[in-house]
Amino acid sequence: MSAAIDYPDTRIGGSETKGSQLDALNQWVLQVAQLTEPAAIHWCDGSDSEYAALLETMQADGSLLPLNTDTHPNSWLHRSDPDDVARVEHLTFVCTSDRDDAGPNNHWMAPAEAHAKIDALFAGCMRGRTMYVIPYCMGPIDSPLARCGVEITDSPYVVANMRIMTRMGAAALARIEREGAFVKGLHSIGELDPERRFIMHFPEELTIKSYGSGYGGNALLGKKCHALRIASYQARQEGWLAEHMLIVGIENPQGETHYIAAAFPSACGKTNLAMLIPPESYREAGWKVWTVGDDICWMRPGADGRLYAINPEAGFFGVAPGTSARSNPNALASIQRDTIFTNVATTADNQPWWEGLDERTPVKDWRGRDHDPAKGPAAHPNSRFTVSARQCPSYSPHAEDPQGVPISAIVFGGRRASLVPLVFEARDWTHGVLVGASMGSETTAAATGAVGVMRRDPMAMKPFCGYNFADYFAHWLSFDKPGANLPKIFHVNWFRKGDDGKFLWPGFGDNLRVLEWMIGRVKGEAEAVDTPIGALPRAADLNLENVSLSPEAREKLFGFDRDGWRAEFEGIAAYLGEFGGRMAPTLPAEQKRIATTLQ
Ligand SMILES: Nc1nc2c(ncn2[C@@H]2O[C@H](COP(=O)(O)OP(=O)(O)OP(=O)(O)O)[C@@H](O)[C@H]2O)c(=O)[nH]1
Ligand SMILES: O=C([O-])CC(=O)C(=O)O
Ligand SMILES: [Mn+2]
Repeated sequence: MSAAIDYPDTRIGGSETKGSQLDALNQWVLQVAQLTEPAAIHWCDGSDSEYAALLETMQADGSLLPLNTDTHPNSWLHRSDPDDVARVEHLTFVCTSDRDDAGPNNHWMAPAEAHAKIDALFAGCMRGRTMYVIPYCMGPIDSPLARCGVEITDSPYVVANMRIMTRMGAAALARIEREGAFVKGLHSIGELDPERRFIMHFPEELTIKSYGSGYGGNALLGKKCHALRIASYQARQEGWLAEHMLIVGIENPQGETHYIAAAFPSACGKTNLAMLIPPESYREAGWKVWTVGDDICWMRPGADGRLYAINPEAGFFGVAPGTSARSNPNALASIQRDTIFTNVATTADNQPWWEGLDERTPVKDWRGRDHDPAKGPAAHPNSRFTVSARQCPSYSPHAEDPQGVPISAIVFGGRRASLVPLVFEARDWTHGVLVGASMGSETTAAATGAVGVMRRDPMAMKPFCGYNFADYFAHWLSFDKPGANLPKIFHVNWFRKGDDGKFLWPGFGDNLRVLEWMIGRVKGEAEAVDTPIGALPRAADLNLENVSLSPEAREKLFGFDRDGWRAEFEGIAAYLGEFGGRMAPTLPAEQKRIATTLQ
């Protein structure tokens, strides 16, 4: 490291900031510059002109390719390195001083060792490059629930995405100056060598260090790294929840809106549910759906005991494949302009394309090769779009309310081809926490590794909880206290398959039928049958007008398979047992109670 380099442009606000809250930020930026040795430092102000200049830089160096400007104005294609297309869970670490604080649910490394390892990679890594300093706010800028961070990166692609996904720039910097506290994130794309790649979290230091990947969840540090891993750790200390959940408002024909927060694992339907279009008969009757958030939810109890939620993000980083005019017209409408596409295919007239969009044939695949169906899908299965939430036609007028929206129901769900019915309701909060804690789902392309393997993914937070799950479950349970007015908890499964391997439930817009039943339950109006696993609707308790379900579908979607659940509960007991003595007795006791009634 050449400590001799002087960075006169390091300091924002010049010497006037000495002794101010920004001093700590300036010191850190200088320290990072001395380690990484960039050629220049750019403080991001979040302005339109800055964004335009970034796009120009990336177009010039080929990292962004313009798309058809007639059909997709101001939209861009980024092709990432073929070895850098998803989150890398095996290279993601939570580095707490005590290993047990990270828990068996995280990869762990001692903080000193982790810093040494990753700092060695950062040394001199920005030589010849510009280092960008990105002050950002997660959540509406004037919300008491929002939190700020600063990401330092050498990737203009990351800056452009962070500008869409967060409140980035001058306003965030002003809030940091007022509050002092912020999360520090250091990122470099490095050599993009999968052997030299780490995503490290230091929750005790509110610090993130990410090296060697330019991909979404690894590189846009405001998202999974800050808003989930670090925030979940802070939330536990401060009495709130940071969750991998969408937030959606359901307005009934009487004009009443109920907000629902739902946790599904990556690529299991959050964006789709958040932007749902009601079936035609519902639309005609006056039902409306309002999108508040599609991936992350921060919530805390309000003065009335209810949980109030904000979406910490300002944009959507959504899965492209499967998005179509039929499945998700709101998403499709959102991404007709001012969008960054990553790893999609293109058509002959240079429009973005992915499997499931329409019947056209693409000419170039996601790597820019001539498309050859023998080489696999044209778009990468985890290809994504990045777009401002404000471009979504269903964006809720209350999405940016500083106090958040009150949550009526919490929903857990995963991909379960067998056993798990369409929907059931937990008996009470403790049972609901067990339902969340024992969630299982088949893995998807959102992370590297095998796809379609069933794994436990509590609250869809397996890859994202910044501390020991045993403590996390205890934290969830702690919300049930005098004065609380907690939402009801449900479990759904849109992915139940029939003997022919096809989905039994139409899903997408028709999922509103299930949400309507939930709201009916919240209001004490809808019927259900009690079973050991919770309250299940009969098919007749849902509005299934215009839905044709085979007898097999009815049986599997609304039935309760006692033998299957007995085996499932044995699996749940084994899973809870993995947390040893750290696990408070409440959930194992709840598991036992239900297992007994299944005998
Ligand atoms: N069968 C079925 N598929 C669905 C449904 N909802 C979503 N999908 C499919 O699931 C895939 C992922 O959906 P998303 O809504 O993007 O998932 P997500 O949870 O937002 O994903 P992340 O952004 O990775 O967190 C897409 O291919 C969708 O078409 C549904 O109700 N039924
Ligand atoms: O974090 C990402 O890269 C994308 C995402 O939403 C997820 O995987 O859940
Ligand atoms: Mn996600």
